[in-house]
Amino acid sequence: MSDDFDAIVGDIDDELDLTLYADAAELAEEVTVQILAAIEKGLKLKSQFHLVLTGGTLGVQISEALVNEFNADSDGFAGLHIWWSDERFVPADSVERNAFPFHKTVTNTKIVIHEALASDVAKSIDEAVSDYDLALENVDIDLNVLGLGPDGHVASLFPGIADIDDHRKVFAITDSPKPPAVRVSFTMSLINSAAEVWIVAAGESKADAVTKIIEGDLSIPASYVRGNSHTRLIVDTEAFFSE
Ligand SMILES: O=C1O[C@H](COP(=O)(O)O)[C@@H](O)[C@H](O)[C@H]1O
Repeated sequence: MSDDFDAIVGDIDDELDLTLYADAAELAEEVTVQILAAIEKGLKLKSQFHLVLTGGTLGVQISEALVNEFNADSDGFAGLHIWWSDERFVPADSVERNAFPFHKTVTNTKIVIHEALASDVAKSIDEAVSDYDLALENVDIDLNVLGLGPDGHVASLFPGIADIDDHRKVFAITDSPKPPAVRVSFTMSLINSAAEVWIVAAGESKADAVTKIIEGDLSIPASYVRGNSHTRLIVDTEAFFSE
């Protein structure tokens, strides 16, 4: 195990900080604690902290754990703003919304939640994009926590489709290979504008994509992720050690 680890870690770009956890449960628990610590530190230094969350398997686990912590401290977290790096253009009450874990569950009123418009609220995906784009004006993202698809997608930047050089902040995708087809997503440019970006991945289905990130294989969007001051790849053993 350590030989494999050393061999792979030796190839990692200096700019990519790798953390390995035993399994998905440990990873979600530890990352939740680290997100809370980053928020606390950030809010001591300045009046606002902009946190970007993700959907998917780990994203939902982490979001649910964060909601519990936010509610447990109803007077805390003033100045915290929450965003999602992509959102599915489906009805507001759909469980497919990446923001779903925050729906009707957050009792802490200090936190500001910024969600892209849903399909039963906006007239069109273009309206959802321009609304989210406007909301993001003059926002400096402190921490963006990204999930990783088995195909190497992050947010809704899919291999072979995403324009990595798109310099807008957000865009519409109407032909997502992973359903639902219509989504609003951050561009790579906005992802990489964050001070910190953490990619989280657990399970063997993510192992190929994790290897590609580590090897700098630019065939997948995830390999282009580099935060302004710090980039982390946080994985469990199944996602790290491919067969
Ligand atoms: O569609 C999406 O997928 C990814 C990862 O999801 P997973 O279930 O394979 O972990 C997620 O990060 C992204 O935000 C989401 O919209």
